[in-house]
Amino acid sequence: MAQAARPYRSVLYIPGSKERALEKAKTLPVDAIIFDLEDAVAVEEKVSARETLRNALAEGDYGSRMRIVRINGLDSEWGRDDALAAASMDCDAVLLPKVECPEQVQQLSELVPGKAIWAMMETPLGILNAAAIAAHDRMVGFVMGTNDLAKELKCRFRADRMPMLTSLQMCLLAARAEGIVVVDGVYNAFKDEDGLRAECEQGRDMGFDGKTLIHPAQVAIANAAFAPTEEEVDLARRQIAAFEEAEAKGLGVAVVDGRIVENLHIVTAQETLAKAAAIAELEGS
Ligand SMILES: CC(C)(COP(=O)(O)OP(=O)(O)OC[C@H]1O[C@@H](n2cnc3c(N)ncnc32)[C@H](O)[C@@H]1OP(=O)(O)O)[C@@H](O)C(=O)NCCC(=O)NCCSC(=O)C[C@H](O)C(=O)O
Ligand SMILES: [Mg+2]
Repeated sequence: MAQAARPYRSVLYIPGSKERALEKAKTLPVDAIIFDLEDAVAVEEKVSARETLRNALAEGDYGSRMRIVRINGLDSEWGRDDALAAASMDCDAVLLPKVECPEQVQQLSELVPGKAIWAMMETPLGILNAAAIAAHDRMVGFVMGTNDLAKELKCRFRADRMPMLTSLQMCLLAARAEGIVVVDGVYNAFKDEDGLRAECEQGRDMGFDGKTLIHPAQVAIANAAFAPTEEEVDLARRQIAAFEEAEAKGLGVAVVDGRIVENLHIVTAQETLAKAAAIAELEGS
């Protein structure tokens, strides 16, 4: 599947130490999994989690789900060994937490040759350096770490997320400028479906590719929120058809449902159709 169209609607964290959850994930309709060695793993299990995770990944069975391993920070006592272990794991990418500058990405890239690199964006300095971090040639995706970010900003959690909108948008700008993936932070109240749906819809409207999740109960809501609706697919098809008809008549503009359609809208319409096709392919596989 083309990387550009690959869906990242639902990106589920799984503690690398929890065998039952590692097993359960093989049955969940998630687009990507973050196998965590960082915050979800207790200090006493940091070392053993590496082997638990290596074995789970070696067994395979994660299908077409993107497999991302989140290591501990390279300045921690586990980070370097996590990175060296991840380098030989059967995974698609390595996720570095609390990235603050491109030099940290470079340091990781030398430990995990050939692996794609993702960055947790979750500190004030990291957010301020988002453009330079996104521009690193091994950088493939950003994950918003909204819990750490709230802690560092000393802001409150609000339903409208007003205190962190600037940070979210700076990372979106950086990611879009470099053409990398960007997924939104987690919604901690995992039993609150309405709250999660509202936050997914906000993230989708802002431009995020999907949402990071902490519990299986959150998957269906994120998958629905970040997929094009039937109406959007229908509109995209009609826009393309109308524009082709207009072009055949030598016109540069078509009108659909009372709104103008120009070349640039066709790019968005084609992206909508490509995303819908990629989701159908993923769900059919
Ligand atoms: C939040 C949880 C601790 C709840 O766990 P639990 O009480 O076991 O939930 P359930 O009994 O409802 O579980 C039902 C079944 O689902 C499986 N399960 C639960 N969670 C997951 C999961 N994340 N992935 C896969 N499977 C999962 C259970 O094993 C049960 O299975 P079964 O018995 O076979 O039916 C728990 O959900 C959890 O630990 N979640 C992950 C927490 C986590 O990863 N936190 C770190 C990431 S958040 C973060 O750090 C973001 C960022 O850095 C920031 O700063 O914001
Ligand atoms: Mg964090």
